[in-house]
Amino acid sequence: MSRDLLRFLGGFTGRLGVLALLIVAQSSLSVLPILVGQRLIDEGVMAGDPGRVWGFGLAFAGAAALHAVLVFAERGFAVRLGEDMVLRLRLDLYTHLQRQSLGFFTAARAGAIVSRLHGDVTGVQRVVSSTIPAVVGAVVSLIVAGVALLAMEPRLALALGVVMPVVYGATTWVSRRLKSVSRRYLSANADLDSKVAERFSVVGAETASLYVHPDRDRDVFRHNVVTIRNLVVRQALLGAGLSAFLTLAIGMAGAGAYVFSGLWVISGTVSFGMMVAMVALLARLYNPIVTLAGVKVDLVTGLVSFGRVREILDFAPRICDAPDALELPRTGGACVEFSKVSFEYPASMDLVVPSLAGELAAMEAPRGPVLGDFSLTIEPGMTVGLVGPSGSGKSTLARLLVRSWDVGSGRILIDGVDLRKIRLASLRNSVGVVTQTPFLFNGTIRANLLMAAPEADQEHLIEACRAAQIWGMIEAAPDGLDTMVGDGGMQVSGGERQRLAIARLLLTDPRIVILDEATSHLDNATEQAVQRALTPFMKGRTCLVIAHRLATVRDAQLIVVMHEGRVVEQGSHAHLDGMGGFYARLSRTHKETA
Ligand SMILES: Nc1ncnc2c1ncn2[C@@H]1O[C@H](COP(=O)(O)OP(=O)(O)OP(=O)(O)O)[C@@H](O)[C@H]1O
Repeated sequence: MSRDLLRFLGGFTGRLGVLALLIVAQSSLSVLPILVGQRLIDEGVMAGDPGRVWGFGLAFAGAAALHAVLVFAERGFAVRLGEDMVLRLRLDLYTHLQRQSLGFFTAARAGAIVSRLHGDVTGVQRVVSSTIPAVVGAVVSLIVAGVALLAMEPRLALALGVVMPVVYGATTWVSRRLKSVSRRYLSANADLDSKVAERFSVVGAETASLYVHPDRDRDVFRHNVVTIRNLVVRQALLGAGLSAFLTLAIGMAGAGAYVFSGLWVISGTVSFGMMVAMVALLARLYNPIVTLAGVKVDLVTGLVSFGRVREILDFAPRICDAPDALELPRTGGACVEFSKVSFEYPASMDLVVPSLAGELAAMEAPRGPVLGDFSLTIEPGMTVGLVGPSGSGKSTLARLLVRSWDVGSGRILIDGVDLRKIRLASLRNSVGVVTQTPFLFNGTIRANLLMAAPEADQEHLIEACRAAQIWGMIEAAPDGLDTMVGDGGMQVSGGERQRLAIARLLLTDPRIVILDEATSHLDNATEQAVQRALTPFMKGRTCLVIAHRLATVRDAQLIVVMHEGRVVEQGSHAHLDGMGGFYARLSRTHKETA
């Protein structure tokens, strides 16, 4: 068993001990009726004593009843313990995933994560609640039945001596082959989960219906499920082959036992009751041996699952709190400084465990630098507009400011403190962001807003929605604030999603505000109304406004023009417009198309 699994089980030592005791008691008792039966035949039936037949008969029934009670206690205890372990693993995994940086999720396939949290964790549960009890039970039954058998007739040791090594060799051979099949099966399953999750998300379904031919789409799915079918069949055939072989080996040993014990009865060296007991005990060996063989197969699958869960738990988050990290003050505008910042997105394989990224990620070539020597200082309470062509690195800069990624070189400072020295929770409480493609969780508008401000009352929610120019739509909806937004917020329009994201921002109290194309989906009149509502909110806060529409940033105290990850121009609107450079050309194009 792997060292990691043993360490994990170590956390449940006490309860595992109780389980072991229950299993030992239950398995030991399973041979008691046989021994009582032997005495019933020899001392009751053969001696012609009905009283003893009744006596041993009652003892037999009592032993069977006690055995039944212990079977129930052991099963119930094992299932409860297994489920508690699943609970622990799921919580650990979830907590660990919460701490992973954005990069982890950009590189991991979402379905593959779900499959770890669900399928693999359940695999571990199976090991604990059924496989381990089965192993311990089988071993104890083997020992008890074996010892009882040998105590009755040592010559039968020969039969066991022949069967055991054969059983061991066969199970080892099969489990070695099974390990690789199990690993391939689990990864094919994760692959299927991620493809289905992506394909049947709202956006995936829409895109596929527009661009992907249904037959080609189905062929890809078919290829996946055929792979899974073949692996499952392979797994089952290996298990079935092993069972058949064991049945044969044990059947041969049974035949030998019948013949030899029969001959010993004829020669008078063994009583008839002993013969019946020996044959029954030998039959008792059959189940544990078959269980042990099958269990090895389950154990291998469970260990592979546990390894896949551990793999994520062992993957340290790329971005985390420094031991001496500081809290930022909660109020006042903040001074933000980008100092010679360079950045390149790391390859997927450096962001996540390879099995979560998928095979194609291994072939990914480096994409090259996105920001180079970027420097900018934003004084407390100042609003800076950031413009530039698509792909010039504007959103990347915003993500670096909330430490979704860490800079490659250079520093980003808030009030003179390097971001890497600030507690992540404190940093993210201090920065309010409306992203380019805002996301809403499936649920009600109210639930989405309360996520940002759990304490907000109805009045606050309405006030924020009014300011974000979304209250009209909410008020007109039959369910008002309890209107469902659908998966990813896809049951509301793009512009409504943006305004709900702005309302969510307005419910918080950040020192720094980032608006990344936050009003790009709105018509001019609505955008202006939202801008008017945002102006008092932005007052006194340090703001970074990213926009393609120059009107959105026109009033900013400073406008920075980016091109290929560098600052190419900066100044006020009037200054830049008069310079006749990049910004002026952009401004002219806007005027022409307006
Ligand atoms: N997670 C990522 N992994 C790898 N490359 C990325 C990632 N995100 C963005 N990029 C690349 O980084 C570059 C800058 O992207 P960014 O989103 O910062 O540009 P932008 O100026 O905000 O563009 P737009 O105006 O289109 O929103 C682009 O070339 C983009 O392809």
